[in-house]
Amino acid sequence: MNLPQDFITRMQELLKEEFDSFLSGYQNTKSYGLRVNPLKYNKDPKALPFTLTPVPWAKEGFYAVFEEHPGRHPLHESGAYYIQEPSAMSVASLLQAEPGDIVCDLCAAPGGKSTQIAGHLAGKGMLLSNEIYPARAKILSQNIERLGVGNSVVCNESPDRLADHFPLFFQKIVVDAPCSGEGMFRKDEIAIKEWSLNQVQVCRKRQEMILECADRMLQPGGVMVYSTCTFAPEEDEDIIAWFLENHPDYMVEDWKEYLPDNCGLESGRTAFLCKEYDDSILRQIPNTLRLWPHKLSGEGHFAARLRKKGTITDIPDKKRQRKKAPKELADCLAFLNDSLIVSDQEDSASAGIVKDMLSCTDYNRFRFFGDALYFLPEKSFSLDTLKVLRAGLHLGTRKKNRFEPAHALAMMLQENLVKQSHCCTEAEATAYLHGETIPCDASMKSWTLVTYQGVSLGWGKAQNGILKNHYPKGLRIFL
Ligand SMILES: C[S@@+](CC[C@H](N)C(=O)[O-])C[C@H]1O[C@@H](n2cnc3c(N)ncnc32)[C@H](O)[C@@H]1O
Repeated sequence: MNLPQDFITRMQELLKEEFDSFLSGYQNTKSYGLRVNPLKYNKDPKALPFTLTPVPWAKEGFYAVFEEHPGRHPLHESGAYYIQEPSAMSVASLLQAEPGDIVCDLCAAPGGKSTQIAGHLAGKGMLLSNEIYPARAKILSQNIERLGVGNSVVCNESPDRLADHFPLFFQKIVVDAPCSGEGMFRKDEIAIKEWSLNQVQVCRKRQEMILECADRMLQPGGVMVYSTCTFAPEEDEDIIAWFLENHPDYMVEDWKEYLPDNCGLESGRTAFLCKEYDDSILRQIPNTLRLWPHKLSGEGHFAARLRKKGTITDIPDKKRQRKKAPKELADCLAFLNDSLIVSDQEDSASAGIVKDMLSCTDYNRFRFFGDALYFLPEKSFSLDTLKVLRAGLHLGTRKKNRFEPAHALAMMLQENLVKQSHCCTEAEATAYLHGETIPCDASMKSWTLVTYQGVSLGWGKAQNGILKNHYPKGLRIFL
């Protein structure tokens, strides 16, 4: 690996006697992991057909073996898990989103942190996942769908437009900032090519702008987690010191209150600061978190949990109630009532969403965007004027005289919440993901949830013992 000379010199100056150990880490194989998705997979992770070892700082995280190709398995397509670099799993663990929270993931594509946060929300509250680049926002939206997230809005906005739209709105915000990516060097040749000392400064300026926008959106009393996958102090400890200097209404909460401190996680270093700061700021820098690749198994990360002074307020639920279901919802509501089961025994995220949907008389939460119908999160806010890719749970599409259920709805559902499902063998699951028809019980008719090992893969339409394939063409793959 050809590391940039300026990077080597700088790391040598920063790490001093630790540098040799840091550098020799580049000879090791890159770390690789997956995170089980509690929204879709609630069995013992040991049942997954892979060699897994727990990641100490993420309860759903595991080291995996790249050569076993967990990314090319029907369970991956079902959203049972998400492939994620293990040190990146520390960020959502540090945020500690709880069911009911109103959360924003400001720089969210491709969706690693968002999908982990969605798991913690368990279908309650709201997650706004935003990405500035349209192509990346599309991938983010696909991952939100694959992982069966029903309470997420996906936007393609700049941080300042979002901040204008949502002043003091969110209770928790993640800023997983675009950075110089020094922690990506072992994974990604392009990160090495694009790196320069000047790039570090460019990233720092952009991060300052993004942090200012995040501050405008965070409620008093709220929590913001800032993170990067770089080692550059300008983008890590120093930007936190800069932020505290400009925002005395924030403090850094100690990562040790939230994550285990016996597994190689370390504190940020005051000695790395780029200029002098007040003692009140210096004292807080060791509360920030460092994951070093020579101290644990992970590519490296930095994170800080910032608390804004004040008290959290709840966002009111949507107000205007329409007593009668409007005509244009008739087909959709008939489909939902005929196909889904409300379960009081189940306390899963999907069971909660199904119950919420079928008992909802606030028909403003069912909203058409063109012919596409969405079930909006319950909290009251407007999406008008924003570029929205996903306005909550995509329920389906209005076609001539009929309603066609959406792939996103299937991905959110579990087999015990539908009246009709077909459980695939592995061969059938693979055939289904290719786009092929599969045989089914001759008594079955119409829309059928296709599942594999109890996890939903999509819709099929049953007729005469055959399931017509409704797996979206753009997602079809050859495993
Ligand atoms: C570190 S990545 C995010 C990774 C993501 N949080 C995850 O866990 O999958 C940073 C993201 O910020 C986006 N970005 C780039 N410039 C930006 C800007 N000016 N404002 C906001 N986001 C930006 C990038 O496109 C990228 O998707």
